[in-house]
Amino acid sequence: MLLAIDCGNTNTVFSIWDGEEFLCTLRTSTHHARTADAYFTWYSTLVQHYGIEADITDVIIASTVPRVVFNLRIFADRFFGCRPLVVGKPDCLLPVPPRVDEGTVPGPDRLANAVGAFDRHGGNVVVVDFGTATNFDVVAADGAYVGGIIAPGVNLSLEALHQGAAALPHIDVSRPDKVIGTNTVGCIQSGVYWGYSGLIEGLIARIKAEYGMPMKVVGTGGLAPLFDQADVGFDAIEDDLTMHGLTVIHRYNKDNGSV
Ligand SMILES: Nc1ncnc2c1ncn2[C@@H]1O[C@H](COP(=O)(O)OP(=O)(O)OP(=O)(O)O)[C@@H](O)[C@H]1O
Ligand SMILES: CC(C)(CO)[C@@H](O)C(=O)NCCC(=O)O
Ligand SMILES: [K+]
Repeated sequence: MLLAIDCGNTNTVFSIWDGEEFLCTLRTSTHHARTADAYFTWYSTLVQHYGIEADITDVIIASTVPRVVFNLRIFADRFFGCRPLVVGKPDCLLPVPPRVDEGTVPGPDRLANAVGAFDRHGGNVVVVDFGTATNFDVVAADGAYVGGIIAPGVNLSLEALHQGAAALPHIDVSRPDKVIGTNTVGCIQSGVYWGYSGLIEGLIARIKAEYGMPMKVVGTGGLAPLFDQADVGFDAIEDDLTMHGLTVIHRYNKDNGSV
């Protein structure tokens, strides 16, 4: 069985893939100082709690935080006796190499999204991923990741407003019915929700115009369903897209003898 690990700047997600389906998805906050033993304590407690029979033989990691990879490598070696595949490292093959400016290191989460989206939808796709950042990942006709857009994430924007303006409280994003807020919270909610909806809609339109060919738009990440309620232009919402991409990359490396 495969353990797929997606480390974002905010959260780290583990999913167990049995070859046909994900048996579970476990989430913890990302901390570079977490040790291999701490990962295992957390992981084994939850696996036991859910009554999952997991026989992990392989591990794949996509990490946007380079420092966490060190302890995750020890975790894979110590508890599962395997050398993990790390997306973005030279020994982890991708079905199609990215086409970006020389010297650019695309986020491993974006590479996994591109592979996952191509596997499910074919090429000419844009993935909109709501995480710490909101990133738009463009996938060409042949499945190559060819760049996109990085915008500040929704929760980062809310946090920045709270940090930078003494009288503004911290709030959670939600969809206000009205655009014109009549109280402070309503005003912030409108700015972030309707502001972000405009950003997403506008950027999708500009990407499509520049790309010049019809494209599918796939939303992923925790806040995708919330923004779908504003009809921003998603053709599909898939919350497991990054993880799906990791399983496809793992299979590709198995088939091509690199693991
Ligand atoms: N209404 C909401 N308001 C604020 N946050 C929300 C809301 N609904 C979901 N979320 C957040 O979405 C997150 C899940 O999103 P996702 O895993 O895609 O990104 P992330 O873990 O925050 O970012 P990263 O992957 O960059 O670490 C949850 O941690 C949750 O806090
Ligand atoms: C944009 C984020 C932060 C999104 O998780 C991540 O993919 C990242 O750190 N990327 C590196 C830069 C790039 O993708 O071009
Ligand atoms: K993510």
